[in-house]
Amino acid sequence: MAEPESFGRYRVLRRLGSGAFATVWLGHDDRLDIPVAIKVLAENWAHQLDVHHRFVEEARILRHADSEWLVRVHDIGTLPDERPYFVMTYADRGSIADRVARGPLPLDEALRLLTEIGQGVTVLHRHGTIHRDIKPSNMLLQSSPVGERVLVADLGFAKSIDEASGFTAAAGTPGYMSPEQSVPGGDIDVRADVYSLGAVAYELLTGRRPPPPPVRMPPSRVRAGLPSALDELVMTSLAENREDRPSDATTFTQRVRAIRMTPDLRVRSPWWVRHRSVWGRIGAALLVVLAVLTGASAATGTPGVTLVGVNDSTGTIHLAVPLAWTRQMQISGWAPHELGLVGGHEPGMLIATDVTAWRDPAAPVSGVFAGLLRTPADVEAPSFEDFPHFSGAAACSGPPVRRHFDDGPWTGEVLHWRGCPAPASFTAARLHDDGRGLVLYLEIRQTDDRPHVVEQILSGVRVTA
Ligand SMILES: Nc1ncnc2c1ncn2[C@@H]1O[C@H](COP(=O)(O)OP(=O)(O)OP(=O)(O)O)[C@@H](O)[C@H]1O
Repeated sequence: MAEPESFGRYRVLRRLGSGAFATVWLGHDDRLDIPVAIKVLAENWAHQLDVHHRFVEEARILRHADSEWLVRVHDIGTLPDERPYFVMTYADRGSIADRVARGPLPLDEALRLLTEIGQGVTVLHRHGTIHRDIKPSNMLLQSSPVGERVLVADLGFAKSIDEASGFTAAAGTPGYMSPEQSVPGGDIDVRADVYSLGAVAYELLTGRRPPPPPVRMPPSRVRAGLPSALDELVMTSLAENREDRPSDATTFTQRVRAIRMTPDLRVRSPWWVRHRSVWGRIGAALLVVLAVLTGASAATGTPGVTLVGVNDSTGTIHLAVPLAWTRQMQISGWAPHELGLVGGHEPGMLIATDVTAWRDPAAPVSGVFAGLLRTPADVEAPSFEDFPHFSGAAACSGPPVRRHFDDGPWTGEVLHWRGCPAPASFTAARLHDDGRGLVLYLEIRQTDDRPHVVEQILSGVRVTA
């Protein structure tokens, strides 16, 4: 469809996307001065009465439910060619599908999003509606004064609970839809949505859709360290027999909330994830500055790899890292005491293609972490085994190659794993400079195994202390 100038009084800015039945446009309401999203029924479906009816029904349900957790409908109209359109809240931050495409989410973020999705679906269930197409691409995100909020959208398959208990045509999206939804004529109830909530939870936590039912592999088998209560909630929601699932979205959401409130949950989030928003901002700003400052130091010691110099925020640690890895940086330090080691807040940095996925052994991330420890003369420096490392190596096959490292003031040991599923290799190094009482702990992950890159990073380490 060519870009129209307006729909009714709404000025069209650009196309946001098209689904099976409709196209959604970004528009502007000049009278109220707000951006809006306008959903227009596709031309090829305009004369199908049932599709036409369902389209208008979607707008009505959203308007009647009128909730802060759902996309809100402000207006409805008809084009000169008789096609209906409706005007709704513009979700300016894309969808949860965009978010999860970058890999599994930090645990706390996944639980927050699940709580909000659950609230939206709860509103629908209380309103007597089954969504029937809950999936990450239908869960939109909108900026809010405190960050962002989830808006449940796309009720194109929604059905009233009363009607759904009779004959129901098969509808939904494979991978997210309950087994009973794929049987034409099967009766469904709100527990079909609970199955889809479980499928969305599985994907947010692991970065992958669950396998087709019956699902036997709990999320913790893909992502180690998840609370057992969360595993149980996801697996019961994905139960083949709906009698075994949480009874509705309210129960599902309450259980997510309870898990989120578990006292030790925060401890599980790595330090760089907890501080990532601030660090992301600092990192992004410093990356630009550093890229300019160290542009002259860009080098290509390994064929095809451009290295750039990056400093932590205190200017203590200097690393030479492949330019391609500097997509995200957290450079404002680390907290060794949180890992049971001596030291308060110390210089440290994480430079990676995706910092949030750094602790996920299956994520295809390349990057380097460096954390400094300054040990007083009377305190014994932690040994290699004291570091809670090797989590990145959890999925690598076989034992690591262990070797001695000696370069300039630094001596130490390096462990190198190959045969890792997503990152091809994982390296952990403990270097020490006894003259200055310094220990530097490093982790290097590569999606392709290039030993020269590891060598260059290790020999390029500089610490000004
Ligand atoms: N309120 C909104 N604000 C911003 N973007 C929206 C909004 N509603 C829909 N979109 C975007 O418009 C596109 C089309 O949405 P639509 O609901 O028609 O189809 P879909 O969900 O992509 O596919 P299908 O309906 O076939 O499953 C999607 O990319 C969606 O993210």
